[in-house]
Amino acid sequence: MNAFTLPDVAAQASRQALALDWVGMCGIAVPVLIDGQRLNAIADAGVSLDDGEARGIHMSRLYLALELLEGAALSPMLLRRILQQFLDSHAGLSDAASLSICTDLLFKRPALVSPLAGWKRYPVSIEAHLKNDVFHVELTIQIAYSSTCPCSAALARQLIQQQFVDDFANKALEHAGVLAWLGSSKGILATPHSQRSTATVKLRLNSDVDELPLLSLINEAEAALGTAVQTAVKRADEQAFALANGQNLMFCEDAARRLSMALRRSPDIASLDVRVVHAESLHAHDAVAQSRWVREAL
Ligand SMILES: Nc1nc2c(ncn2[C@@H]2O[C@H](COP(=O)(O)OP(=O)(O)OP(=O)(O)O)[C@@H](O)[C@H]2O)c(=O)[nH]1
Repeated sequence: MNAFTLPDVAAQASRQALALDWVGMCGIAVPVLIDGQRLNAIADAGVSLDDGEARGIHMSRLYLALELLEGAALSPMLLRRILQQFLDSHAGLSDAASLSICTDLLFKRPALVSPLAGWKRYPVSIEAHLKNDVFHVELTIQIAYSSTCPCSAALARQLIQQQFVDDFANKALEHAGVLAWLGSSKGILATPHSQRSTATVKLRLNSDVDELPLLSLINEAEAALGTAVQTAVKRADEQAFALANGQNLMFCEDAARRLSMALRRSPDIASLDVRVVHAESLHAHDAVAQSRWVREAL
């Protein structure tokens, strides 16, 4: 080395020979193209350092490989190309590569009744791994929905029945009187508790999947849950939402079962982890249920 060459510390021998499972960079700002939208994303990129004698990996080579994200829609094939470039640029040093991309998808959602629509945000992470020519992609998707407690609904109904008995004991029932009572606060003197809830779905895609099925999985999940949170809401929409919730009472166990069973039907999925969190308004703590499933080999 003379005064004009730059020191290359990464190329030096390590003082302590030890292979490392993962070395890379976290929190890299990248643009991604998903479903025709250019989105801000945060990437974590890394490789294993299998040569324990080598001081370090070449971080700039991983960073530059991420330029491939600019030119094409995010797909399993694009992720594989990037990971292959990670490994090719670290020949002799690394056997395994991974890339994780976190972003927020935005999809426009119609109101339940009115002709309005609004944007809904879905946090997702897309994780790809490549080792010994074995490649796989995992998706993690978060979906917000509303859940109303079936136990609380039954208890509220009982109180309403009791109030009816008290108010109409020894009285002849006549239609107008009952109708007026139903429209008064006594007709709904107790309400069940409901809560904004979150489903986190983590799944591994089958190796033959060409496109990231993010929107279709979100649609399937929301259909299974039944009461996805809304965007633009007028009173008519709110009334329809109240009806939907009343017809869709669920414990966290119900939500986890429904979601898991619905997503298992997707031919794109090799394995599935479902976790639902009901941020209870009854308690200061959450009600949580999880389900894990792996497709059996044919
Ligand atoms: N390996 C490693 N590099 C780091 C770390 N922190 C910062 N860097 C810097 O990342 C920069 C890019 O590293 P390299 O990819 O090896 O850069 P380079 O030697 O100019 O590029 P190549 O010629 O392709 O090897 C260097 O300036 C390193 O100092 C670290 O903890 N580990």
